Parts: sequence; structure tokens; C-alpha cells
Amino acid sequence: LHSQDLLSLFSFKASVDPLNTSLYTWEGSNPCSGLWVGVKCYQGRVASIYLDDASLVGSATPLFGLSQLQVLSLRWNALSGSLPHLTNLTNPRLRHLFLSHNQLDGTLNISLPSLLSLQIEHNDFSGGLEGLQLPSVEDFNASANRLAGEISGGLSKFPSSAFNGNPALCGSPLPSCSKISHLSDAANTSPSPAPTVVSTCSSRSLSKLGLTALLSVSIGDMVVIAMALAIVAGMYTWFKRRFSMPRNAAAGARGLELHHGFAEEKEETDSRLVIFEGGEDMRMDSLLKASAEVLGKGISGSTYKAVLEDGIMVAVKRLSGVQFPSHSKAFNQRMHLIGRLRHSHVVSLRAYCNAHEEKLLVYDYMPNGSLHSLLQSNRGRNLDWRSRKQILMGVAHGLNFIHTFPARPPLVHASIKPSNILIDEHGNAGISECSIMCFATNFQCQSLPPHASTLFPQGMNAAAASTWHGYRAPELSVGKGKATQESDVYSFGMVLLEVVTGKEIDDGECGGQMMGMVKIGMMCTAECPDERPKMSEVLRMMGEFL
Ligand SMILES: Nc1ncnc2c1ncn2[C@@H]1O[C@H](COP(=O)(O)OP(=O)(O)OP(=O)(O)O)[C@@H](O)[C@H]1O
Repeated sequence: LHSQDLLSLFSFKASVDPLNTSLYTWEGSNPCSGLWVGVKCYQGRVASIYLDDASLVGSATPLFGLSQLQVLSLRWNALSGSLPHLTNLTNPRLRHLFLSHNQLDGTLNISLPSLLSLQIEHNDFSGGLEGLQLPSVEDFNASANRLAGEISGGLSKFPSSAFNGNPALCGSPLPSCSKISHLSDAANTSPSPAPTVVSTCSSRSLSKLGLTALLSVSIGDMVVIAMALAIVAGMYTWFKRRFSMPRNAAAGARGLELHHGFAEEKEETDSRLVIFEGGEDMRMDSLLKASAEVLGKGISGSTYKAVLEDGIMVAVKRLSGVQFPSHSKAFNQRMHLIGRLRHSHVVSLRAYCNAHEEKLLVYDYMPNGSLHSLLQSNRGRNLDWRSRKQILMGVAHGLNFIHTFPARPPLVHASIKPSNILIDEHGNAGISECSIMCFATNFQCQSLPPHASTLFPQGMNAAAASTWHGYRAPELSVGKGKATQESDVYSFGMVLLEVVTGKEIDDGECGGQMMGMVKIGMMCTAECPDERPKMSEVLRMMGEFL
């Protein structure tokens, strides 16, 4: 690795996290090991930094020493100081720069012909915009700063929401400068502050994804949602423009078709989505324009398949407001951790949104659906032994990765069951929804402090319990217990037994392997949590039998 990269990262860490509470995984000499939070490399050089909402305080300047950087995302921190002069000489590869919601100040000097995104809203930048030479920029927001002077050149193509909240800015798309000076001369006062852009997780834009899709679920839902739409539409006229109703609600499949004319507000919405590695495009206009269909509805919420503009498919889980009522910091922190899980047998979380009204999780789309639906189908019933082994090995590897991921405290999945095991185009299994249930009403995980939602005396609510029936460890039965890695192992054991015993046992080589697997399943499902093997041990035993 380039020593300059390492130097820049350590210098940044020393500046913004002196107590080593956020960037504690930044240690050793290889930032490209995959273990450094928020760091992604390309060909041995640091290419992306994703540290939104990471409680960082201090200067971001050292990161601009990363000469191969393509994406820098540092939103919702408390970074301060000014930005260095950024040019093609200093940062030739920089394409996306997301610095909104910090305390950055000074003037803007950025001459980057290839920069595509610049989000700097809600900072303290001053001076004019003439220092911005960004001919390729497509996504721009400088609202809520202290910028002054005329908006000129290519930046005039952006909507007023990109500039609002800068009392001394003028020119298209804001009122012309001559008008402003005339008015202020007449009043002999400084211009009144323009409204600032409110920017928290969007219930408006993102509701539409859920609301529209939900319309395709049932007529009853349609009534409720139509009422909600009417209220929301009254409050936000722009909201209407972005919606179109499902054309065939009865069909239940085609759910979402969004209008194109949302450009004015896209910055507001985009800034409300927290993006992880691989999700860059989602924070542009892609999610809002996506067409979607309902994949399924569980107790924790509904899941939609959304096809983004560039053809990329994602699965968007809209968490139920009943099951996930609180808007906790712990949830954000946990999602930041989950967003770092990258493993071939763990479904990647690419982005999430956490608002009081709306919690959305954006995952990779897995084209072969869930293990649950596979096992129910004819195809699943006829699944050969090789495919079953492939799935189980994948789940075991994925769960072992989750359990051994360097997190403090260690991660618990908390809801291993066939509908959270998804199959990719090659028949490999990926585990989805890691730790999500830890935030559900009446559910607790060992790895997290008790969360804000009320605990009812009977423990986990009956509905949540019923969807997990058969896979839930006995110590988590109604009224007691917290999900642990041991309870995950129990759930894995139950899944294993289901997958293995779904196939007739023959006398040949397969028969021996199956019997071995049944033995492992029995060990995993031991009544006493202490007697269950660790996932690393399970993997070792599976390797011996298969
Ligand atoms: N990433 C994904 N890719 C493809 N299909 C998915 C994805 N995530 C979920 N699904 C599909 O959507 C269905 C519904 O999933 P969802 O998580 O909403 O409900 P569930 O798992 O059945 O119940 P619960 O709410 O208890 O988790 C799943 O059974 C699966 O078929």
C-alpha cells in the first residue's frame, strides 16, 4: 500500500477521533484488509471513504492527501475548518464529495473537471461560488451556508433548493441580483434569511416507495394509504408530482412507477439516505425513479424489488412502524456496522434511512428469492443433495463471518430463519437482515443495550414469535431471554435439520453425509446454550463430513 495513503488515514484519525471510539478498527498497516471501517480500496490504493454519522470532530483535510480517492462521504459529523484547494493535481479521481451537515467553513476552491457530486449543505462556508469549477457536476447542493454573490455558469441549472439558506446569494434560480440589491437598498436592511432546507430522513419521498407499493397489496391498504396520501399531498404539493399510482393494483406485482419531475427536491431526499460501499448510485435519483414490485410482507415490514435507472436491482425493506417505533441512535450505530459487512454469504446492506416515520433498508437483490420459498416450491422439494450442501455451507460461512466480525460487542444476527436466507443466481445462500430484529418491540439482543421501545411483560410479541416459530432457541421463549450468538447457532441448527431432512436419505455416500449433518444439527440445537458449538466449530465439522 502507498505509504502516503496510510499517513493520510492515520493523520485524519488522530485529528477527528483522538479517543479511538469511532475508528478503532483503523489499526495495523493495511487499510485495504477490509477491516477498516469505511475504507474501500481499489488496486491497493484507498478509493472510497464512507464515514457518515460517525461522531467525528475536527479537520477533514488529511483525507484530501489520498490522491486516488474517488468517493468521500463524511456527512452528519462535526468536522470543522476549511477545505484545501482541490484540483486535478491533488485529487484527479475524485467523483463524489459528500460533506453536508458539518461545521466546515472558509471559502470554496474546487476545480475538478470530473467531479459528479458535491453536497456541502448545512455547513458554514462563506464567500462566492466563483471558486467552483465543476463542469461535470450533476448532483449539487450548497444550501444552508453563508455563501454570497451571484450564482453563475453551470450551477444555475440546479434548483433553488440547492442554494436556499444562503441569505446573500442571488441570480438564477434565485431572484436576480439587481432585484435583491434594489430591495435591500429600499429597505436599508440586509436580506431576510431564506428558509433552510430541512434534511432528516425523508418520510415524504421514501414513503412513496412504500405507500405506492403497498397500494398493490390490498384494497384495504389502498384506502388507508389514499387517506395518508391526501394529507401528505396537502402539506407537500411537490409530493404529488413524484407519485403515480400502481396501474394494476389487483395484480399485486407492479407497484411503483415514479414521475421524473423530482429534480427540485432530490438533494433533500438523497441527503436522508445513509450510503454504504456500493450504494453510491442509490443516493442520486435512482431510488426515487425506480419501478418496484412487492416481494413479500412479514411481521417486520414489507419488502420491494426496485429496479434503478441503470438497471441495478435492489431489495428495499420498509420496516413496520409498529415493530420498530423508536428512532434510536443505537439503531443508526448498528446500521453503520451492518453496512460494513461484506461477505459472499451475507446480503449487503447498501443504504438505509431512519426517520421517525420511516425506516428503510436497501439490500442487494437476490434473484432466487428466499430459502423458505425455495423449500416450499416443487423445485425446492426436488433439490438435490449437492445444492442443499451448497446452501448450508454458505449459511454457515455467512453466520461465522457475522459472529467473528470485529465488533464491540460481538454481533448477533437474532433472526436466522429460511425467509432471511436468500439465494443468488448461482444457488449460493446469503444471510439477510442481520441484527434488525434486535430493534423490534419486545425483542432484545445481548450485544445491545435495551432499546427504547417498551418491553411488555409477556416478552417478545406473539406475532414476531410466530414468524420465528421452530427456529427460535428455547431460552428466548416468551417472557425471557436475549438473542445471543448461541441462540443464532440454535436457529442455524434448525434450518440445517430442515434442509437436510427435506431430502430422502439414501444408503450411499450421501446417506453418510446426511447423517453427519444431522448430528451437527442436533449439537447446534442442544437445549443448553453452553453446549452448542461455535459457528467456527460447526464449519470445521461440516468440512469433515462433506
Ligand atoms: N434482498 C432480497 N432479494 C430478493 N428477495 C428478497 C430480498 N429480501 C427479501 N426478499 C423476499 O421478500 C420476502 C419478504 O421478506 P421480508 O423480510 O419482508 O419478510 P419475512 O422474512 O418473510 O418476514 P420478517 O418480516 O419476519 O423478516 C422474502 O421471503 C423474500 O422472498
